[in-house]
Amino acid sequence: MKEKIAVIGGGSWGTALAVVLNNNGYNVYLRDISEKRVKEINEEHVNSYLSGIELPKELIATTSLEEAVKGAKAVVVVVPSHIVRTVSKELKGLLDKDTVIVTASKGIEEESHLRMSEVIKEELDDKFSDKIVALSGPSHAEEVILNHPTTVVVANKNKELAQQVQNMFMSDSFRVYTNPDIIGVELGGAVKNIIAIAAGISDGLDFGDNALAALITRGITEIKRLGVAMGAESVTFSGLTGLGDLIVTCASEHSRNRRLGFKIGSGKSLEEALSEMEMVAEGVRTAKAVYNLSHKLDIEMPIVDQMYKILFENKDPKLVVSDLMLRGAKYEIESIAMEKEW
Ligand SMILES: NC(=O)C1=CN([C@@H]2O[C@H](COP(=O)(O)OP(=O)(O)OC[C@H]3O[C@@H](n4cnc5c(N)ncnc54)[C@H](O)[C@@H]3O)[C@@H](O)[C@H]2O)C=CC1
Ligand SMILES: O=C(CO)COP(=O)(O)O
Repeated sequence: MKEKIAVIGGGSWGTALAVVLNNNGYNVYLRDISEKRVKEINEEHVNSYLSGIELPKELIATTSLEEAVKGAKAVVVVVPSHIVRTVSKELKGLLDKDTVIVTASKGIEEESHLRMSEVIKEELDDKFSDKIVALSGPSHAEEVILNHPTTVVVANKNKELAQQVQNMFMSDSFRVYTNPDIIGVELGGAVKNIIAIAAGISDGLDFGDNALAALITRGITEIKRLGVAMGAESVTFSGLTGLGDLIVTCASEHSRNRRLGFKIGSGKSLEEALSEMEMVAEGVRTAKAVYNLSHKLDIEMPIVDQMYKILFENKDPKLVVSDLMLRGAKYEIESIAMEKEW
């Protein structure tokens, strides 16, 4: 008999992950709060967020959380990050004691500044504390659903648990690596969304490729600085969930965050840009969380600072450029200068 897996959140990413799991031979239940989405998946076998691509007929969508998770070997949480706490509260008491929880949402909670695995851990019973695995990496749903080659990382301190989840998702078009550094993996996936909005703004202003390369490279420097201060391994940020995900989100036509930035760079206000978005652009809320967190920890994040000012203080994006370019002169890589007493 097929083992059951529940995916909570039937947006573009939840649906793509559900299809990966279905193709790997699991009995997949996809839970979404929207009756319209559940109906289109069950009756028309499509998700309108994924341009009408035909979904496997065996995929079962439901609005009932209980029906989705009952008896499931694993529960994959993939709702927008600001909803992860609500879903986790609802999951409490519904899970079998051996259930593994996978978080595939990318964000930092606005008030608490917690990562998604930490939010879930706070809400579930203690017996699940060590059973939460993060899944992240450069992986737009629009390409995963077409079986285009994609690589991701699953992270947990417990190697066997990470390998269990690796085996669950691994296929000939979806390659899964493991990493014990869950802090780095989750932070890379969350913070890159802010830099992707900046990349979209830059493109909206028609600044070209030099500016994009600068944003990606200086962006990863900021992400790494914050990550290391929070206990992550520096080298994780050179991997798939750091630089890899930053590149794809800053450059891809599929990126929701880049798209939102492009609208702002083309002269729209945040409210106008958001009203035109169907799907979630996580970088907006994450910008607020990371701006406050970096100031609390005294971590220098100039691009994040300027993004906060554009998004929440109505600063004109054109003025941001000179503020970034004319900051005090710096070393490129401070650690080299220090090491060489330069
Ligand atoms: N779209 C993508 O290619 C990728 C997205 N992600 C991350 O995955 C998360 C979800 O993103 P998307 O799927 O793009 O979002 P989306 O905006 O496409 O869909 C979100 C879905 O969540 C549903 N929902 C809202 N509240 C719910 C609840 N309480 N229970 C169940 N479902 C609920 C909505 O009805 C909607 O269908 C985000 O954190 C995003 O950063 C990560 C990698 C790739
Ligand atoms: O995280 C993602 C790709 O890895 C998705 O990014 P967007 O939400 O910007 O589309």
